[in-house]
Amino acid sequence: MTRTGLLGGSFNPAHRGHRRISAFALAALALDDVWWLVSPGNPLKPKKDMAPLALRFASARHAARRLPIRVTAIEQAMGTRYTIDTLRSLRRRYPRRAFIWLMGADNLSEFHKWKDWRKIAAQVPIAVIARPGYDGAARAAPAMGWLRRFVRPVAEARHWTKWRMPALVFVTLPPDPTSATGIRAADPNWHRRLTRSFNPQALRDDVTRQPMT
Ligand SMILES: Nc1ncnc2c1ncn2[C@@H]1O[C@H](COP(=O)(O)OP(=O)(O)OP(=O)(O)O)[C@@H](O)[C@H]1O
Ligand SMILES: O=C(O)c1ccc[n+]([C@@H]2O[C@H](COP(=O)([O-])O)[C@@H](O)[C@H]2O)c1
Repeated sequence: MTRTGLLGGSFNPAHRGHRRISAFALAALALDDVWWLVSPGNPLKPKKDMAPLALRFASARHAARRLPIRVTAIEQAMGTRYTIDTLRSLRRRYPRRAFIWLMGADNLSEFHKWKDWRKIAAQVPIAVIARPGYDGAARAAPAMGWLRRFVRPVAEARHWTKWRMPALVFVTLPPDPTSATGIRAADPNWHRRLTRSFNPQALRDDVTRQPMT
């Protein structure tokens, strides 16, 4: 089985934090690769200030360079918006891959608002990655009332493919305070900097040609 970490996100824009947590997860969870699922639209986030998918996708390709990260808009290709639907489709399409869902600690605080969040946890293991300012809130998150009993020791993180679901592991790494919110506040026109690396064909190719395995 190929071991794949899934990092879903708005990537509005992608940044050093995404790159760092992915590099760390690759090692800590003994992954073969990480897929960045560039969301066509997070169901819980306002559309205001959300750059077009093509620009977010381009920023992700740039941020992921030279790492075993596949940047994909597969949710656009599959027509899924909710993570539970994305996971069901991915597991059907890629039966020879084992998936683990990666999320920053801030996402865990909101996890109880995601559609069928308990079913998500029953489908794939979840690795929660430390994020400055959010770790306390994450451990006290409403979803933890149910998830707490399924927490695995970080020392066993590399064996996640053998876990019975639900399973959750907290991984800590040297904290990185970078956020897309901070980048947008500092430079609302961040996408102008992409102009040279922007290749709209890359998104079209990704959406029409997904790998078979
Ligand atoms: N610096 C970071 N440390 C840990 N996790 C992070 C970091 N930046 C992003 N993540 C995680 O990466 C995933 C995708 O994040 P996203 O694209 O929303 O970036 P963001 O910086 O959180 O954006 P925004 O500030 O607009 O909410 C989420 O699970 C998020 O928690
Ligand atoms: O499925 C849901 O209900 C749901 C609700 C909120 C967020 N998500 C997913 O969480 C991931 C992180 O989103 P974001 O915008 O915080 O980067 C992204 O893959 C979203 O599609 C999913």
